[in-house]
Amino acid sequence: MFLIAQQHGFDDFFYLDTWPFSDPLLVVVDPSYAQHLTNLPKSPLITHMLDGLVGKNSLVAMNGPLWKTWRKMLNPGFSLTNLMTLVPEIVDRSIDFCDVLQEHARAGDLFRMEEIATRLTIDIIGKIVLDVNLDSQHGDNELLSAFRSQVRLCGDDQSRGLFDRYNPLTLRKIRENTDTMNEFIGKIVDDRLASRSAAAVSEKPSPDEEVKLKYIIDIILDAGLGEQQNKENGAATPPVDDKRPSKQQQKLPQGFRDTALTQIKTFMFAGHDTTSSTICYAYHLLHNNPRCLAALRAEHDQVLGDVEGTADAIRSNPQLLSRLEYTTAVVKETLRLYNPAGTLRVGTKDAFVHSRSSGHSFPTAGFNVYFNNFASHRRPALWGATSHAFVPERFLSSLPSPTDTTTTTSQPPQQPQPPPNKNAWRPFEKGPRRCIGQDLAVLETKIILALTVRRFNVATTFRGTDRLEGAGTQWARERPWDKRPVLGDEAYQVRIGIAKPRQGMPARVSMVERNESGGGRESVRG
Ligand code: HEM
Repeated sequence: MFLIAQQHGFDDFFYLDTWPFSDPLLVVVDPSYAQHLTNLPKSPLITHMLDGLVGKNSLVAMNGPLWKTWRKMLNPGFSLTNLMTLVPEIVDRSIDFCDVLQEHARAGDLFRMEEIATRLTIDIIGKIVLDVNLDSQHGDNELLSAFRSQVRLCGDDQSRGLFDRYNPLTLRKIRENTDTMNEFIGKIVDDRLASRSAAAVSEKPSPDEEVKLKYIIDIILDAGLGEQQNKENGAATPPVDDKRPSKQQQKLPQGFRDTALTQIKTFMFAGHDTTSSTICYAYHLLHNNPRCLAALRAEHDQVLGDVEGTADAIRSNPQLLSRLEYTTAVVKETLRLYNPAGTLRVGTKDAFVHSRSSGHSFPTAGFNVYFNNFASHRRPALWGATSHAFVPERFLSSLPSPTDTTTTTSQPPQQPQPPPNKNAWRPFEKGPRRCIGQDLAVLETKIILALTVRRFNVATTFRGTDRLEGAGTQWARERPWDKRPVLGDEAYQVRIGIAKPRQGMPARVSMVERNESGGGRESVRG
């Protein structure tokens, strides 16, 4: 769609009808139009796509008062204030990731970065949502296997034909995966409830319980128990405030429990591959832009101190992360160029797009509305001559001068054009439906970069990828006739549910060793 927009010069919006393959689309390229249409309801197509994956009533697909109630209930769990208390947990999972990288450095092998980054992000989201260590980085578990099989069966258009999609065996496997996920997560929820019942002996929360309230599972349980209490007291609407239940009330209403499991699965799905894709592209773009990698390392040296002490420094003072301005800019620029997720709205009779160029109004009714952020994020009119280049500096509060070279490389810094306005950067979308996990995604990517870029040289490469075939890992395959680079990049995005790095971003890694003299860095085997 980016190429259609580019080739035809559609830089505000256009209609696209691909009948009989999909419903007609209104494709929005200009962010100011997107901003205007963001309040439209979510498209029923999203419900259709998510039903198989996570079940009915996912937060991503809901509309109206039900969505509002759940969103209001869950917002505090994903607030930056709450997430900062979880930083040590994210650091612990990221240290496991460093161990995995170190093993690859020792072996000197070619591997798919997306595979190990996905296992890391599953472990992180598992901890934050369920307060469990899934330990996916050290091996498979039931949830992980069901989970990944479900993504492939419900979201991988590239390797499945129409027959495969409606094959009774496929449908049976989807049902089995759903049962496995529901049992696995349901047991964690029930056990948590039981342990809370056992602890509910005094009206005052124990210090331990106070700590537990930061996990999403506890926020959901509090709301569910509150709803149960309200039912018993005859109240009509579910409360979203924290209510401390008495011992006898420790049971979730069945309807609430079902929706809660759907939301938990939604977070597990939405919260892992989007972020793992971002991590892969950050490494890829840094590898291709040594000047930016050097600037990133320099910031980490300055703010976080010794490489060896980084984990402890972050654990004991998570606020250090807010001083990593260049790191934040790297994450934002990565998401500008390779944003992994999109969204769909559905048009309504009373919503029109008013074209600034023609002065005419165009209908939205009868169309799904797609915000093509990949195209808008790369428009020279918005991002300048460097719109296709990786230039994190555009997101710094003050742009460096052309002569400001913070690095030792000969690559000159490109003079960036700053974001044209606050609505132009929208990988998480904007407005009330914006991604609830936005702060978590940025925070965890920053932590992972902080713990890895000074220890490892990551070189993404497509040389020798054939040897990875049959390695038993799951990855985004390109169509056999689509092996050429897209926009000059071999690591283009392929959709499996969301847009993922082609071939799972093959990479090699080596250890970085700091020169005794002068703080330069050289590469060695682990
Ligand atoms: C780089 C990482 C991520 C990207 C690029 C991303 C992107 C998006 C986008 C584009 C939407 C649709 C917004 C709209 O329709 O207006 C969305 C919604 C959502 N995302 Fe994310 N996301 C990311 C990470 C996460 C994480 C870590 C979670 C963890 C919980 C998450 C959970 C959700 C949920 C639940 C929604 C639906 C929110 C609602 O409709 O109220 N996402 N995300």
